[in-house]
Amino acid sequence: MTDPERDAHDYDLIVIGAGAVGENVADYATRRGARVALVEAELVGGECSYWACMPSKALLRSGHALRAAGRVAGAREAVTGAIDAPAVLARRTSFTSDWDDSGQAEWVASAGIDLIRGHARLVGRGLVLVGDRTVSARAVALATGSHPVLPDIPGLAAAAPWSTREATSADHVPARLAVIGGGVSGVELALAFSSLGSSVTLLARGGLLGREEPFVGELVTAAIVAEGVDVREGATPTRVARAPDGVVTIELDDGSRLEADELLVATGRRPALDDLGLDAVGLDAELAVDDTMLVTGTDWLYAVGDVNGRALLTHQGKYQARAAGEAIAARLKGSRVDDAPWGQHVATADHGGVPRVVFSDPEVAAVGLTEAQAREAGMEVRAVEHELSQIAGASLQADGYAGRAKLVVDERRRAVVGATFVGQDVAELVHAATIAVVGEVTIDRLWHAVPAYPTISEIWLRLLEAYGRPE
Ligand SMILES: Cc1cc2nc3c(=O)[nH]c(=O)nc-3n(C[C@H](O)[C@H](O)[C@H](O)COP(=O)(O)OP(=O)(O)OC[C@H]3O[C@@H](n4cnc5c(N)ncnc54)[C@H](O)[C@@H]3O)c2cc1C
Ligand SMILES: NC(=O)c1ccc[n+]([C@@H]2O[C@H](COP(=O)([O-])OP(=O)(O)OC[C@H]3O[C@@H](n4cnc5c(N)ncnc54)[C@H](O)[C@@H]3O)[C@@H](O)[C@H]2O)c1
Repeated sequence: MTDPERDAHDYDLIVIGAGAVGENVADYATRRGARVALVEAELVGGECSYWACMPSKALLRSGHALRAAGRVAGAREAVTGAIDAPAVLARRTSFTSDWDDSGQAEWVASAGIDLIRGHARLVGRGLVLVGDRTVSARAVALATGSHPVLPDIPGLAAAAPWSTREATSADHVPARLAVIGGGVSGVELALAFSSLGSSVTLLARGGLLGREEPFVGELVTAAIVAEGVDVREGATPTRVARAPDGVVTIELDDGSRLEADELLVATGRRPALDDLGLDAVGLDAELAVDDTMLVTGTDWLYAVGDVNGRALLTHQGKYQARAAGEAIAARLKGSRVDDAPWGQHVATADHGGVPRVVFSDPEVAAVGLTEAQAREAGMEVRAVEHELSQIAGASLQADGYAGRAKLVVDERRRAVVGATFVGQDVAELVHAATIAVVGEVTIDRLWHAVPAYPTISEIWLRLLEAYGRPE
């Protein structure tokens, strides 16, 4: 870095928030020669490591393994006991390192990044206040994540409901758990606690997983209902109260009441922009970013990961972080920024190539646009679907395998713009689909991508056959 401004600042870059995203912004900028400080108010590693992805997947995995064994004759007979909930909770705790971030802090130091612990606030251009210390840098990246949204339901806040944090870090399995919210967190945690022995009621104001293809919600609902989750679609809570004995009562708009020992609220998240001092730098709480994650109206402030609201997923935030970290370093050096679509310094895939997996049973794995989204985007769309039960690899995987897949094709380009798979063990199918979408692979070329027999990937061939060969 040869810029004469450099010596006037403590750092080249200050990253606020050391979640998975902030860590990656800091790492990628450091590797390109920037002097970087990373500020963290809670645990280095953020939500994903301690209260989201890792613990929730650990809570789900044992139930998945047990059910998978139960679906294969010969193995089924060997699985005779019930799930060991304390062992599952202990395994979950091992994945969170018992909420101790010393391992991640060591990694930060080993990467050559300065860790500053405390709550950070902007107090001017490139000026960050942490405790009573003001640190300066030529660029600042916000990677502060998101907060859960608490709906405005009378009595809800006073009833001390669980957020996803309390659910993923729970030290016991409540006998009765009510869940508000039929999105990804609600579905995953309802199934996790049902598998661990809770009697679970899931209150969804619409259908489950409503942002995905319509068959996703239908198949997942049928499966979790069969597992014992009481799914109440169209149910809107109107009042909540917790009695002195701890029992929570939820009144619903149809006049019915529900009692539970804990209530989990999983009704979405909003960017964590509070108490960040945005007003001190002339910004309000509605940030927009370009594809290098530069905040609109500034030439020094970036917003990366959940905080920019583009895609609330760890992998997509880390993808943004790789682009932004290098873009920041390039700008500081005065080097060329490759910000054309699909360039080194942009997160183009955010716009139509986001992969997502819901770790329910059946799993949901999807990438790109749903058919409805592709039509809304003005594409000339053709979509094909096929049952996964008819795939040899799937029927070998589990007796009575059930699932479905769909491809969405932009007919003008004959390119795949979306794919969705629902079924046991389909999560690993999504990366092939991501490559097809991001690579804009045509349907004609896909005929030459031969799936191995007998794998679940043979669904690709059946989808192509459903689409048809050129005349
Ligand atoms: C229950 C649940 C399960 C999930 N499962 C998955 C999954 O399986 N796969 C997936 O891809 N995504 C999953 N997600 C989403 C994923 O957790 C987020 O997308 C990811 O954590 C975002 O990373 P981030 O670094 O942007 O934010 P965070 O992980 O929230 O990190 C932000 C960090 O900034 C710190 N911070 C905030 N403000 C300040 C400040 N002013 N000063 C200093 N530090 C500050 C916070 O303490 C925090 O450590 C899940 C989310 C939930 C709720
Ligand atoms: N496997 C994964 O990758 C994974 C798992 C969990 C969470 N996440 C991420 O975390 C984000 C947040 O998850 P989430 O499930 O909280 O949000 P979400 O946006 O996925 O779902 C929220 C749900 O709550 C419902 N809702 C909103 N307000 C409500 C109200 N007042 N009453 C009743 N229902 C209401 C919505 O209709 C929606 O179904 C997701 O967008 C996702 O990106 C990812």
